[in-house]
Amino acid sequence: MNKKSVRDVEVAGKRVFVRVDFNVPMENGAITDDTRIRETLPTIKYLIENGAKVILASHLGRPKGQVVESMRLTEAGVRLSQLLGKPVVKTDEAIGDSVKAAVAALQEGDVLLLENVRFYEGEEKNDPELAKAFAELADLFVNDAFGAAHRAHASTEGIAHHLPAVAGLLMEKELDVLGRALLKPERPFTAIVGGSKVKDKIDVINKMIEIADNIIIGGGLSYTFFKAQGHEIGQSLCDNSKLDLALEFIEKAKSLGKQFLLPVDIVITDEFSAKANTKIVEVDGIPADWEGIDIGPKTREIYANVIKDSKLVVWNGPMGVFEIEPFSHGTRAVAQACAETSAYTVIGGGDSAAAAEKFGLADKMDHISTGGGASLEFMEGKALPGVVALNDK
Ligand SMILES: Nc1ncnc2c1ncn2[C@@H]1O[C@H](COP(=O)(O)OP(=O)(O)O)[C@@H](O)[C@H]1O
Ligand SMILES: O=C(OP(=O)(O)O)[C@H](O)COP(=O)(O)O
Repeated sequence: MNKKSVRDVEVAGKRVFVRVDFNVPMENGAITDDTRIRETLPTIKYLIENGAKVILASHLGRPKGQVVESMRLTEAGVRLSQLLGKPVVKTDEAIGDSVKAAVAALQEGDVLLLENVRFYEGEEKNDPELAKAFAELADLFVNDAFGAAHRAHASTEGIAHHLPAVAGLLMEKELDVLGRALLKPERPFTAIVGGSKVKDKIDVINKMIEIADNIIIGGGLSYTFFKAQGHEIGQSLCDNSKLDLALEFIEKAKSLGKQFLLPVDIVITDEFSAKANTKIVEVDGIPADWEGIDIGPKTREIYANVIKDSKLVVWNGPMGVFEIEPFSHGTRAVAQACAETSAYTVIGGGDSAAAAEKFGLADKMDHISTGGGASLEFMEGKALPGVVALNDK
């Protein structure tokens, strides 16, 4: 990484504004997955142990510049305090006199958590005044919010123009692992791209055709390719505006000598529910009133073998509607193959990470990114504003 990290600067006695991504899933006011909080502990502990005064800031949800009671960071503060085994002071605002007073009271090694930065309109607008107000609280800015690094917001990007700005340890790890995988991939390198929307995955498929050896396609986006090839796809998901592009991708892969794998058989259903009828058919066997919902058993085997023979696997997007048990077998098979292969396996956050977690296979992966959108943009080769703004080494 060519950016400075928290290890490259003096932190003792300093007030350090740490942007974290505590945007954790919540149900009825309780945190249902605290991975993002746990993944930030190395940075927070490093700062505590090195005598910094730690000021944490995060967003939660999309409150659109308003105070939304259910989107307060109170629960995140409670969980963090449990995980650290020490008190975490939580303010009800992210700027203003109450915050200034709380910061002034900090001793070395203390931890303060500010309120949701998205309660302020200026956050998502990257308002320079808000960025300045955040910066005035601290002597150093540490960005550890990889999950929000693709956002140019006041607490992720703007603030970096007013303070020395360095990466946290999670940010550093994410950039190192994803960067190493993409810049100097071990081969054969297999990219698995699934999920529902072709539109969201175009750039990543395009990039992977260029850098990977095998491109495995699954999930709802397969059907745009099938339709482009002239198959009947019934009620399956399809982006009709991307049919030409789908054919171009297949041609591009061929001309570059890449293996571009589409499902050879699929699970179809007559209804989007666990009780629906299902059938396994070849790709040209979808009746007009049925829909493709998962990859079939032959495809699972082919994909598992490719994964097994790879040295690097990067996976983004489920193979089917894994949330519903009868349609989860394809995603489970790919997750299992990723767990068993000797290849280095990287999961690009989002639903694939949730699937690996659901199947109890998460700890068998080499790296699960804490960022869905951020890891996608990184894999597409886009610059992440939250990273660009940090100081170079
Ligand atoms: N064949 C399919 N038909 C409809 N939806 C699908 C299909 N395959 C996968 N999905 C859905 O795609 C969603 C994930 O898509 P997406 O957001 O693109 O992935 P990710 O979050 O991993 O980037 C899941 O909710 C899954 O149920
Ligand atoms: O959860 C997040 O994104 P992700 O679901 O794409 O990983 C990040 O916290 C960014 O949130 P945002 O997409 O509301 O800017």
